Amino acid sequence: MGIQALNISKRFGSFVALDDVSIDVRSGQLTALLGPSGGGKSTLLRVIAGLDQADSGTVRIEDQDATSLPPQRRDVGFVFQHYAAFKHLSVYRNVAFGLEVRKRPKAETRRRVQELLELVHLDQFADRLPAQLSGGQRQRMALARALAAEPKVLLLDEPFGALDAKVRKELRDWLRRLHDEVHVTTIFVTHDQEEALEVADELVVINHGRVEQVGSPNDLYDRPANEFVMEFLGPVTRLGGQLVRPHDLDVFAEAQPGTVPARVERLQRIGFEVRADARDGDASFWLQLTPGQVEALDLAPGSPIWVRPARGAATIGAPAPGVRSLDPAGATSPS
Ligand SMILES: Nc1ncnc2c1ncn2[C@@H]1O[C@H](COP(=O)(O)OP(=O)(O)OP(=O)(O)O)[C@@H](O)[C@H]1O
Repeated sequence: MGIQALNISKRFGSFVALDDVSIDVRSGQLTALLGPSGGGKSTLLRVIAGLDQADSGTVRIEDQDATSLPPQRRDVGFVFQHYAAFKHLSVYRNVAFGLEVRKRPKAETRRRVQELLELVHLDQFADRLPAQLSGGQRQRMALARALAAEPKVLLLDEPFGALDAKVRKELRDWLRRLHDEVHVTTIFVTHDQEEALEVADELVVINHGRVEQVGSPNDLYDRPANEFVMEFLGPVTRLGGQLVRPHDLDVFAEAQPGTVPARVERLQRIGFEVRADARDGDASFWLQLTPGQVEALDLAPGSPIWVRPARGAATIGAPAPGVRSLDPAGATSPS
């Protein structure tokens, strides 16, 4: 059940857009395809939708082999970043369109469109034209339209990509709630890690046409498989050879076991956090601290500090030689 794309490869000329990609999306889940621009997310979504043909591999949608089915027979609803509405039709008629084409009974169509407009909170705008809606309202109309034909799966390609940050945030909360109500198996393409972490049940990180890692938002954040995933999901810094998150560092005013000696170079207050730039010999790194920590440690530019990854912190790479076994007596002073 759900969606399986198995061993999908796709080239455009000599360029490999997808290189033996396999994903398995469980029924009823909201899965985000996350990755940098050009990584292959949209191509994979289009192959699943049937809008592009893969060079090799198979696509199964809810237990049916869809590999050679045309898009209209795959039972998928699709929403793009720039949604092409029928400009001359009302919101109501835009949503009803798919049902009218399928010649559903009038009363059923009316009931279903009404239900959908309520679901996407556009019932009071049924008579407006698309041009009389805001960008966020238009994307909600697009979702209602995609849901109208009761697709087995919803494929969303950066549906909120063209909207401003505040509206995006509202719509992603709304999408999460909508998904909790309707439970349609959904794949959502985004290059925004915060959006993916907030909305999805599962993330598939795609880069250079390959799957880097699959897992829940917490799995990927806490146990990234490699440097790419770790960097893509949130800020990182490098301490003594290890990649670590800048808020996952313990800081001391004296040497402690396993610490790297360093010196504060700059402190910058940004809202509720303090960004501290520090230098450990030739290497620079930064820490995300609270104003309380800065005060308790009495930090100022030039202060010596001793730093180590906090217990349970996600790290990649080995600590610099000697750092792990360092005891306070053997600690060197920061240079
Ligand atoms: N029709 C095409 N012809 C040639 N190259 C293409 C075509 N479609 C996509 N590509 C290339 O394939 C790669 C993957 O594109 P794709 O749109 O899947 O990436 P993406 O991860 O969705 O990126 P974005 O977030 O920018 O949409 C890109 O380098 C792109 O230039």
